[in-house]
Amino acid sequence: MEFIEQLKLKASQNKKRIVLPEGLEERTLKAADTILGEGFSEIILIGNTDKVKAEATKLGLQNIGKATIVDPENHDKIDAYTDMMVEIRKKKGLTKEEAVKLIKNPLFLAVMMIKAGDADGEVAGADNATGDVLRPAFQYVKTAPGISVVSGAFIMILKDKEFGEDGMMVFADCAVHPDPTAEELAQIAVATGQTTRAIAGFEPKIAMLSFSTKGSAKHDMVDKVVKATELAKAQAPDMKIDGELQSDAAIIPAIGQKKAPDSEIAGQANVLVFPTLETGNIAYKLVQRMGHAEAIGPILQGMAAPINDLSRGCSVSDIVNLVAITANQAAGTV
Ligand SMILES: CC(C)(COP(=O)(O)OP(=O)(O)OC[C@H]1O[C@@H](n2cnc3c(N)ncnc32)[C@H](O)[C@@H]1OP(=O)(O)O)[C@@H](O)C(=O)NCCC(=O)NCCS
Ligand SMILES: CC(=O)OP(=O)(O)O
Repeated sequence: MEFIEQLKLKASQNKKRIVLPEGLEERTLKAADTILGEGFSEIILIGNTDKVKAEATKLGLQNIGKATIVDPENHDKIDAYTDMMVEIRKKKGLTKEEAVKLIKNPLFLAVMMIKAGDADGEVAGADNATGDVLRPAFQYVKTAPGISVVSGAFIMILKDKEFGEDGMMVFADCAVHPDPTAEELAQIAVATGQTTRAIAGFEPKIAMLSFSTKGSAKHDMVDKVVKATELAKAQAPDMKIDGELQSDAAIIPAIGQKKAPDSEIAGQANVLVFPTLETGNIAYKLVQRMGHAEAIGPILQGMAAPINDLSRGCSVSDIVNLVAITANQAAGTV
């Protein structure tokens, strides 16, 4: 976890304002307390001020007094934010009345704070399903230039150091886009390579996963991964990408050698790109739970601002770690 300590150090040198919309959620409050104690980021909690303070006292937290608390029911910028919402969504027919209702939802308030420059990044999802975290972000913050598909990567810290980069691997998409086309899968692969370089801090060796290795099975689903591999290689000629590979061929050298002897990725992969969200989400949770790995993320790839999601099964340290990543994204230091 040395890389997280380095990220915290970098974040503390240029502190950013990270908004946590689930300000009454116990793990979120405990994480906020830890972050404020360590001092690597400013924290904005959304929730009724009295309730947030009472909850913090009940939990015996010492540092919540250093957070800014924003009450969604009583906020002096609500008029400005709802005007912005109507402007952004006018083609979709959003009325001021609807915006006034939406802004009371902390997940909408958080993205509008970012849009208005009142917060630098967001972490949410300890209490809300991913779709509910993503929708406000997609609608108001939107994607980064040139990106049509957002995806979610996990940095996996494995117990077994023989895999990946001394036990560190990156998995995607595990969070966002249920059934990508070949073009979208290629975009996800390249984005995951960039996340790997910027945040995990190692050179990606990307395996495009399938149930087939180099033509061992014939199916439309295999063809999609073959095409995505070609497209991703063309889009990022400086990245090592290969497919289609089965997961054993991707990570076990002897099997990689047997099934794909000419591949420079087989048996060496440190980044796994899954063909669908179904496979990616199931795989990361099994590795996390049965393999006792740490799963940091999902780090959203391709948003126009640093907004990251959590699993509802996250721990306090998962939230702290994701805030450290988000704060660095906001500072432009990753
Ligand atoms: C991402 C998700 C929330 C989109 O929600 P949806 O209800 O299908 O919403 P829509 O298709 O109406 O899209 C809403 C907006 O998001 C945009 N959008 C949807 N998916 C997107 C993606 N992957 N990348 C970029 N933009 C996306 C749409 O273009 C649309 O924009 P618009 O309103 O400005 O036109 C949905 O695909 C989802 O629930 N994914 C699975 C999340 C999940 O449960 N993951 C497992 C746990 S981590
Ligand atoms: C990322 C993810 O799977 O989130 P959740 O567990 O909340 O559905």
